[in-house]
Amino acid sequence: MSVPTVIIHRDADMLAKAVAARVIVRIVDAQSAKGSAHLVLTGGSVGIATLAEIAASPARDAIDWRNLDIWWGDERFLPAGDSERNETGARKALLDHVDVDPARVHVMRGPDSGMTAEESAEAYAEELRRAARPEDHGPAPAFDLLMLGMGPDGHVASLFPEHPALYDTRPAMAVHGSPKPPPTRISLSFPVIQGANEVWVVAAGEEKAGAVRLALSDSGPMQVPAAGARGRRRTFFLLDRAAASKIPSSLGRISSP
Ligand SMILES: O=C1O[C@H](COP(=O)(O)O)[C@@H](O)[C@H](O)[C@H]1O
Repeated sequence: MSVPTVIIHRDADMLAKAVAARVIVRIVDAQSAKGSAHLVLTGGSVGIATLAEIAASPARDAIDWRNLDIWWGDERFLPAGDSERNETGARKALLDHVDVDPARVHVMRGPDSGMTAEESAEAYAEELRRAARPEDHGPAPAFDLLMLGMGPDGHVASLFPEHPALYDTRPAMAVHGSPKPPPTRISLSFPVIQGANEVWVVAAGEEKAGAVRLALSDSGPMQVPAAGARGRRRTFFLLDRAAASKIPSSLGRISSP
């Protein structure tokens, strides 16, 4: 697993713009090398703001959207179109504005599919297994980029502190009793997150500062799930100044004046 690199931008707005630029370059690079790429989206405030900035960037057309597989790190188990679904936010902010191949947009299905949360999670796990190639060395693609938001409690995807889902080794699982509404969710598991080539944790706001500090210290991922958010080849913590305000200055590189 890689050691995190911390990059700090002046505020949430600049953070979303800078991460959007970075995402475009990362996907273009991956597609240039292999022809296609796998991108995992996150919900949450900065996650969705980043997608809106990608949509607003003229450079978005450098991405070959038809040759991009889009996945989610987690989803709230709600019907399609519900405004609280991460998918709904992503479609509104970005996916409705670019030429994605619908067959390559891999949504975690909600109760309107007729499935229980367990069945939906297993269907997602199966979709991940089918997409994995031998060179991925695991039950899911080694994603080119997996983005994660982070809660003030240090949760990433729908992996919450001290929750049994943290120990789950299936590619995706149902999460019940989430402390943040809604209570039922679907999440990728730690082994799949840590199998991604690049993991980027994106967080803004003072309320995240304590969790950011712990995620970059020796905390265990069971207490602070973001401490387990590490990619195989590269890990970024992309923060605004408020979210970075409790980490030692030696850890962070300021990139926006
Ligand atoms: O519930 C969730 O929360 C986190 C963080 O959201 P934020 O609004 O505090 O940035 C998000 O990353 C996750 O995908 C989502 O389901």
